[in-house]
Amino acid sequence: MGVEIMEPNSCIRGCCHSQTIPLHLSPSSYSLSSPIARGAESVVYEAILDGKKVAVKKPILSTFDDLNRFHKELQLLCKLDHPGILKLVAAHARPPNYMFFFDLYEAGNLAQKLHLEEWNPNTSQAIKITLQLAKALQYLHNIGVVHRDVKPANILLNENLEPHLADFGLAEYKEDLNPLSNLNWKSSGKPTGGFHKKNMVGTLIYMAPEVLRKEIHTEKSDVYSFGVTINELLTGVVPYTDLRAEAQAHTVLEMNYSEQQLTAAVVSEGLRPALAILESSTSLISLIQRCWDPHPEKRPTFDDIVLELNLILEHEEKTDEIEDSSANSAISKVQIYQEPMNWFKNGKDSSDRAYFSSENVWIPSSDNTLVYLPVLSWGSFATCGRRETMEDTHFLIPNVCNDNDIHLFGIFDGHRGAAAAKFSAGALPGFLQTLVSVSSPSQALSEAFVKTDIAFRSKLNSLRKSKGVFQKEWHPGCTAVTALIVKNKLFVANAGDCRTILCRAGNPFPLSRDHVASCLEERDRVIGAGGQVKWQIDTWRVGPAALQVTRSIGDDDLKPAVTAEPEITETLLTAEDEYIVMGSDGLWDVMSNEDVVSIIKDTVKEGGMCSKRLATEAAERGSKDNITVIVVFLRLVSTAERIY
Ligand SMILES: Nc1ncnc2c1ncn2[C@@H]1O[C@H](COP(=O)(O)OP(=O)(O)OP(=O)(O)O)[C@@H](O)[C@H]1O
Ligand SMILES: [Mn+2]
Ligand SMILES: [Mn+2]
Repeated sequence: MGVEIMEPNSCIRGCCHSQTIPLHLSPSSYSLSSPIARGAESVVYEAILDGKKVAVKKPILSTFDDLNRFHKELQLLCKLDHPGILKLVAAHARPPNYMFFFDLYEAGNLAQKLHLEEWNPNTSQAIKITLQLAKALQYLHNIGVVHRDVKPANILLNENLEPHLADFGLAEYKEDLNPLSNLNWKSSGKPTGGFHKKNMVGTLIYMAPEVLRKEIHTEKSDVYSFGVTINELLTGVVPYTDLRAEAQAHTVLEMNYSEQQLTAAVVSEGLRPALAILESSTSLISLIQRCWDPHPEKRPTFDDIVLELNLILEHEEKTDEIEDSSANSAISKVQIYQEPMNWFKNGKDSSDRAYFSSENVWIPSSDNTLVYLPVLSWGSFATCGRRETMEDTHFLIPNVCNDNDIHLFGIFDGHRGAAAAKFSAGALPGFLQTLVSVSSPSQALSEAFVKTDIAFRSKLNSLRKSKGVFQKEWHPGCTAVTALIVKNKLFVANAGDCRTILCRAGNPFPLSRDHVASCLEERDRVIGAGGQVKWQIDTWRVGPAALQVTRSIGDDDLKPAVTAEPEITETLLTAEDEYIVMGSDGLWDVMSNEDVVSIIKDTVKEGGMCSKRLATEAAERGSKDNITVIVVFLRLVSTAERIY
């Protein structure tokens, strides 16, 4: 087949040779059509070569260095011959045209396949791709070449979805990789090896810690990138962008890492992407973890990896026969932890079962004293904002225990998943009601928080014991603020960084204190209770989970230091009191107490509308979090004010 080889078959410099691949072509033998991709360093076209569809990569050659690199890449491509590596079919290596001709891989690259087409490979497809790639890298390493740019965008798929490692623009022979090359990396504006800044950013998330530290890049750095890539194949999630219950991935989002901070976290804090959860193949998961070990010497070689993957594949094929899992996609096997549970119902069930009597010590029946009585109206608004998932919950419960003078409002802001927030919204009102006959309102609130926390953690524990899918390392939590109005008294209980303010005579007064590690008193309390507080990235954070809040329901990896015990304020309401505003930190992150009061001033005096206006304004101001707002008016709002 094919294009004739014109002797001498070499590049213009005479440094690239091949017995089988033509290195210069007559202009009539090919024609370029539409571009497929425009990289930082090249444009890739679909083309016809000798009647056959091919892909043409035309590097952008603007400097002498670029030309050198073209020749280097060509020399290498001429040598490569492996079914898992993209196949060079021809080249043109003479001025004015420098081009690589490759087999055309019709299904595009793996990044497009996963993220544009949202392809969910089933487990056996995923393992086959993994094995084929591992074999390609094994081959490459065995001939002494390090790829240095392993990532889904550089893996091309043919129509049978078989992977082919591509893009040798950064590849080097092992012996040419010495620590000296770092000097170039640091000193020149455009580092060697074609690391444009743009290119670097896209690739950063696949880079091993030693590469990010600008130390030497070895075969083991390819192993790391391979690990991150395979995890992406299994999860379908671009590293560090997801919102799953994984502790660290969650914190990345809350912390809003910049590229630099992400680098720092990967290098010094051992941050890694949220790990895939494959019920059926835990050995594959363990392999990924070993591939991205911080210490290169502890990572397996591709010889080891190929051996191990062969075993995994064998095992998978056996279980496939038994289970006939043909319909099961990898995604359906990937258990998102909280998914199968109705946490709200669970919370409700675990608190409602308790007995409560009609007797009420909060408002004794003998209490006929004439006190000021607020006139209540309320509303709420909740939005997930820029987040993809909603982890806030809230409730509005007027007439608690059928008493017209008792009302309860609450907001829960979940982290590391929504489980704790959902459970608490279900459980806390129930627990509180059982305490109406025995404790004072403050006492009851405090106990209700603690009971909710204990009930949630024990539920979680029993699930961990009974079902394998509930991962040991999963520690969901939530912050909580509740406002309890008993006649003319307002009790606000808070654990965490939700906040409640009271507007009295036109001025805001906070009724809760934010429990965050940047607060000295809270920091001391946490340390006193045996917790660890560290300055990380940009602020003080608690424990390995790097939690910013110091009180919460759940978070059982951080108990007892991160306590569920709330702080409680008690306020006697008078005619001067206009309304309270409760909000999750998504509101308060971008708005001061004064801002809130001034926005409500020119909004229709209706709870729901005020809440919505505040949440919308917070989103516009750039809040990156879920936002929940409750507004409770405490006196009759005049019609004029309402219509205003
Ligand atoms: N043979 C091919 N068949 C199909 N698509 C291809 C082929 N070669 C390259 N592509 C497409 O072009 C893209 C860029 O190719 P390649 O990575 O080789 O170029 P690059 O300029 O080095 O890119 P980068 O910006 O990643 O450095 C690939 O991700 C792929 O989508
Ligand atoms: Mn590429
Ligand atoms: Mn490249």
